[in-house]
Amino acid sequence: MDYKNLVLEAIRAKEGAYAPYSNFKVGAAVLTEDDKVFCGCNIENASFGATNCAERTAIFKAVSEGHTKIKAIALIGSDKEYTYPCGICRQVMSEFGSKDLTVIIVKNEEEYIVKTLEEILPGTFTKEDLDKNKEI
Ligand SMILES: O=c1ccn([C@H]2C[C@H](O)[C@@H](CO)O2)c(=O)[nH]1
Ligand SMILES: [Zn+2]
Repeated sequence: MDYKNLVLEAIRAKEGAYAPYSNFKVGAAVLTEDDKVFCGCNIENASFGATNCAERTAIFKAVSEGHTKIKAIALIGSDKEYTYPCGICRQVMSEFGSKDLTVIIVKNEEEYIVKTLEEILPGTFTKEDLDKNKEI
């Protein structure tokens, strides 16, 4: 699969970041199972805990439009170092992607690392854990 388009979309989405508190801008782009692309940026808040990461913005946009299965996500924070997704975003990825979900960690147009969700979130807690615990 060619990730170039998703990489470029994530870089473009970073421009929309609202990050007046951290000045750390992040962009993300999600590819859904039916080959649609949804982009997102981080959106901060004066009440810091209300901040939404770029990855979740992109995923929530896809889900809110009815696209609940994702097969790849690209993200870019710093263009000097690779920025990995935070723990909350990894957990949200696990809700809508399989363990084989492709996570593309972008530094720039030419430099990016391709991982699976399983590699960056081993031992994932999922709805199967809830089902297993249900009494019949
Ligand atoms: O993977 C990440 C890591 C951080 N952030 C945002 C949250 C906050 O706005 C800023 C600093 O943590 O970066 C993301 O959007 N995605
Ligand atoms: Zn996050």
